[in-house]
Amino acid sequence: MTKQIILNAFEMNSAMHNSHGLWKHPRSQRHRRYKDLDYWMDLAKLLERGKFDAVFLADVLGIYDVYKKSKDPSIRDGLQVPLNDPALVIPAMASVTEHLSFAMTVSTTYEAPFGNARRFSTLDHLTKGRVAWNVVTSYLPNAARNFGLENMIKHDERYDIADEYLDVSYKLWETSWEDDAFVEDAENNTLVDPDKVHEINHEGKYFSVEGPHLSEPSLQRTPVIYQAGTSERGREFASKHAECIFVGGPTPERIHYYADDIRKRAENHGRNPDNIKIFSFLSVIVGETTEEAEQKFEEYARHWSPDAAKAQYGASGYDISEYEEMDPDLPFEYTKSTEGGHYKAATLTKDAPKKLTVGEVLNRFESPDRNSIIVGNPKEVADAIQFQFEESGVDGFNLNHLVTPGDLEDFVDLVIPELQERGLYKKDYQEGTLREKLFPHGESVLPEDHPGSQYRYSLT
Ligand SMILES: Cc1cc2nc3c(=O)[nH]c(=O)nc-3n(C[C@H](O)[C@H](O)[C@H](O)COP(=O)(O)O)c2cc1C
Repeated sequence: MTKQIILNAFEMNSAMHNSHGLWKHPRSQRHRRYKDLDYWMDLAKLLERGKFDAVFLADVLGIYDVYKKSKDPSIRDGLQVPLNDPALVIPAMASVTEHLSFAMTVSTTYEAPFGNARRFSTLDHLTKGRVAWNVVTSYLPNAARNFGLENMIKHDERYDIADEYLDVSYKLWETSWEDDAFVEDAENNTLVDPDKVHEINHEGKYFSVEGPHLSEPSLQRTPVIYQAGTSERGREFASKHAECIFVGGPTPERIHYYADDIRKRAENHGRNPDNIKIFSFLSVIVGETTEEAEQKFEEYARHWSPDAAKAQYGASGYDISEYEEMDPDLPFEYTKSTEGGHYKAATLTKDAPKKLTVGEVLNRFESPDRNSIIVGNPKEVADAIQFQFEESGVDGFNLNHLVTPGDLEDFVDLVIPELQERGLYKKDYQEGTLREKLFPHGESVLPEDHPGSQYRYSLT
């Protein structure tokens, strides 16, 4: 059978995610409705109608304030603020769907592993195994200050913490409770057999957790692990722990390079690369006709906010306003290193298809990047998606949307049937948990070659 595209809808429990300034568009509903359960339930039903695999809920724990060294541009434009807790909308979405899964972002730098493990177990129970964890180490300096730190923990050390965090989590999910601990034995007055519930007694460099885990095992035990590290250290972490990995890059070749690198690293960790799915970013503006789609793009461009785009670029740790007074013909380069995320920083330098000048870089923020958005009628969009899918060697995409929910409705109604007709996209869901849907030959729990499975029942 032809390999089929896996699709996540890229979302955030926020007034605005990646669509800078587009809350002003007359069709935008999210900035008013994201606070309503109805909005999330309608969205979930729409995505399930489009046979989406998952809704991916991004999250941050602070405000972007690197650009102009101020929070004002982000707040003014609603750049990922106001922002609510992603976990709390999942049960509502799960209640109106049967197959759609939920990938939720949680930071290993700021949230304690014991509470996090319980939250994921709870969600995995309530959704019947439809939950994934997007593990992030967080790139915002304001987040550090929100959690009592004067400065951000260094980039690579954040991943060292994350490594230990995952070990603690595996112990809670995989070791702490045996499968048959919940005995419900009225004769012997025993609901849960104490011999089958274990403390984990983790004592490490960063965490100390006695246990046992408070939740009984859920269908997946460990939620499906997502990750999006781009740096050397990030890819090393991803290839060890993650089952779904996002790679960014401006060209299919660059994405292919990262995908191959991650699969190779996974093999070095003793993992079968087939047990990893790789995703890249997808942004689409579709119309019934090419002209309609082009008109939409023009309309979107009119509402665009360059300031919000520049503020979001602060995730790299670089303040793009420092370049605004420079000679635009100078080559664009960074003069210092930062503790921010490497993904955004790399897009303008080592991942860019050609060396850029300061002027070219500044110009990129002025309008939606036409090179990274597919604009066209359903057939043209499907052609472009097929090209990216085949050339970049990825397994699927994280679909961004600029005007919500309109862009998603158009995608479901116009593009999905075209992809289905080409055999590139499923017509029906697989049964089972998210892990079983993603890896139909495997089980609901972590596969044997995953480092987390070594913790199963083997107290050390
Ligand atoms: C598709 C995608 C989604 C991401 N979602 C989040 C998120 O929700 N929250 C967050 O703090 N970081 C998010 N990131 C950033 C990554 O976790 C990571 O920090 C970034 O890619 C830089 O990689 P590095 O940490 O290896 O430098 C995302 C990245 C990508 C590519």
